[in-house]
Amino acid sequence: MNIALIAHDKKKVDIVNFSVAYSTILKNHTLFATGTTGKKISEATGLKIERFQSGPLGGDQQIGARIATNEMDLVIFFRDPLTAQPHEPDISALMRLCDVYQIPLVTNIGGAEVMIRALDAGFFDWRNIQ
Ligand SMILES: O=C(CO)COP(=O)(O)O
Repeated sequence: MNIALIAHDKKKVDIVNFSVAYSTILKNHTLFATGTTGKKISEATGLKIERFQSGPLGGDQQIGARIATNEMDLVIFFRDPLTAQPHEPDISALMRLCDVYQIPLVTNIGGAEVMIRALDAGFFDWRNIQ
């Protein structure tokens, strides 16, 4: 599966800890991330990650484009709901495209815990038969 990993600044520690905890599952998949998120995860885990631009510089839009071309199977996006983001329209657009294309999206660590276990249990096989 193709998985996008994204986190706002105040959630970077959470996504790094999440990626370390689940690196044995994540390593079996093709990973993508926005710029700074990807750098921090790969430094902490050694996982191979294709990095896009940083979010405020277009990274969310690049991931959105992959969704529009059916090249993303899961989006794990640890959003910061308490800090205004300069690129809020890009964030909304990315989430909108997940809904347009019915791509599983989780926006916090609670959802991500469930989703990654579901992925490992084979619950994403429906993505292969579309
Ligand atoms: O801003 C982001 C998502 O909206 C994340 O971007 P970075 O991973 O480059 O910090």
